[in-house]
Amino acid sequence: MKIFTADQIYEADKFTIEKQQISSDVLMEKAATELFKWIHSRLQGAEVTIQLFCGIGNNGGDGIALARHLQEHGYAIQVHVVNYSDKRSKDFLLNLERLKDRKIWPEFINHDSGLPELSPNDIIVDAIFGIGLNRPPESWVGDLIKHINDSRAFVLAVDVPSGLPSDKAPWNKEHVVRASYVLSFQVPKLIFFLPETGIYQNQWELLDIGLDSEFLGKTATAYELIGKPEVLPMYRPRLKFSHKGTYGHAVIVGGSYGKIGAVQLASNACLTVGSGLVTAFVPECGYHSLQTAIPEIMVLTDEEDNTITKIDIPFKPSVVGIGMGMGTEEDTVKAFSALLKNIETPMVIDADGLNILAKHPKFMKDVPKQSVLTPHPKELERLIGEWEDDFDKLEKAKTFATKHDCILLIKGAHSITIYNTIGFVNTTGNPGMATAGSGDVLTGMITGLIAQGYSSLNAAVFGVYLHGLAGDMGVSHNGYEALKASGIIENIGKAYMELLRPPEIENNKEA
Ligand SMILES: NC(=O)C1=CN([C@@H]2O[C@H](COP(=O)(O)OP(=O)(O)OC[C@H]3O[C@@H](n4cnc5c(N)ncnc54)[C@H](OP(=O)(O)O)[C@@H]3O)[C@@H](O)[C@H]2O)[C@H](O)CC1
Ligand SMILES: [K+]
Repeated sequence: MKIFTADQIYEADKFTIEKQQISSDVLMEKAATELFKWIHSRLQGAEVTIQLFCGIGNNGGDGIALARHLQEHGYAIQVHVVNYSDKRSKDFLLNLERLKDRKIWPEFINHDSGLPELSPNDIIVDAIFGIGLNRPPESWVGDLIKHINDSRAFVLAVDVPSGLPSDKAPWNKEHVVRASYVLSFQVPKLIFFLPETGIYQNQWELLDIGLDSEFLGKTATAYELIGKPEVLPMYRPRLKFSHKGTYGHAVIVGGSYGKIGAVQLASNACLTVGSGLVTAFVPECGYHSLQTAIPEIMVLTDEEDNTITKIDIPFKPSVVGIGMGMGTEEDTVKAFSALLKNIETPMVIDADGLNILAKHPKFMKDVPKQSVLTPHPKELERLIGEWEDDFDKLEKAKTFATKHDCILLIKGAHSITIYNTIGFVNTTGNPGMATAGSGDVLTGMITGLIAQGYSSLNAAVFGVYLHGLAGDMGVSHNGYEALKASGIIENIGKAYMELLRPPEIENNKEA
């Protein structure tokens, strides 16, 4: 599903209005009707006070129109107009008149008004600012937002949490509504997925307001949300007349004394995701434990006991996954650099592989094209330098990925795969996966997918989705805390089956 910018949403609005020959308030009415249906289906006329805070633009207009629907269905409402500007929008004014026609008189809040009384039992509708916010809210509006946040009431935000700009970090963290739930119109917004801005909502959901599907379909976007419909076409089915050679020979390089487990996890994940053959390359000290732990893999060892000093691979691998638990000893750096110079197949580079690249930027020119780099935030910072905010981070990541023709997978709650100028935002995974070795498993999985013939980009996007799904399946019977990296591997098979489960079976199960 595409992620549109605010400007693109305004264009979609305009296009829809022209093509469908409707007036703009039809879209606002559709938005308000969908908001009402969502609320009504859950509240079923409950005797709760709904406090609506409405700005003076179209986000406020949505709130005012919603108030009318709620009142018509007997809900107890209190409408507050947050009067932050005299430039009231046409459709806001239209809906204000409609409200007044029904003898509902909102309270107007100005810079010198007191703060309204709120109870934790109220439901608050936040329709102060939408995607039109373009400068810091004045301090009295910020104080009102803080008052809403302090109320401990359930806060339902219309379109986006008020105070959150769509293309930069908020000016003041206290002056952003912390929404219990966001009902957003038609398309997901990038702010829902970034660490700095995603914290302002607990949950979000999309409401279809009928924006033109032709426009949405043909418009190219810089970000795409990756769910089941997006990854399913990437899946490469196993062929009947195939053999282990069909699915490639992956090599996993890493480990040092006390950190052989990282290689074990990556190799096991690589094999479990479907690589035909897997060879692990480790310091001598890792030989016995690896051979014992995973009989299905082959093991090559360095001449040295405790660290990697010379990486000798006596065959042409399909792909090399490298870096986990490897350390950054001088000899290891030399061995890594020598491998980069000799290798032609794409690599998946993680952990100490990334740390070495960050310390020796000139090595980047030897990294094979179409390699996948999988940094967590700290490793990313070492690679691309500091950033101003999450939006700047993504721009810098795009510049880096384009310059080096690589795929940059930024790990996080919503991992984002960057390739050229596009970012693919993952939707699977959970906080239980923030655990030792989870990254090693991901590196192994992506390596195993490339070995089987997935393109590097598809391997990254598909791999991160499947990794998250396996984690989700793991916590479904174990809980967040008890999920271990090996538990993610154990659930890779179930994740594949979940991904491939036809929708009919889903329906039957529900019936
Ligand atoms: N296609 C859709 O998704 C639809 C969405 N709808 C809703 O419309 C809003 C966007 O409405 P808009 O009027 O463009 O913007 P806002 O309501 O967010 O803001 C109103 C105006 O406020 C001004 N502004 C911006 N920042 C500040 C500030 N800090 N202090 C004071 N005023 C501010 C700005 O105008 P200026 O000319 O003064 O710059 C804004 O325009 C969307 O989020 C949905 O809720 C439609 O209802 C249906 C279609
Ligand atoms: K809002």
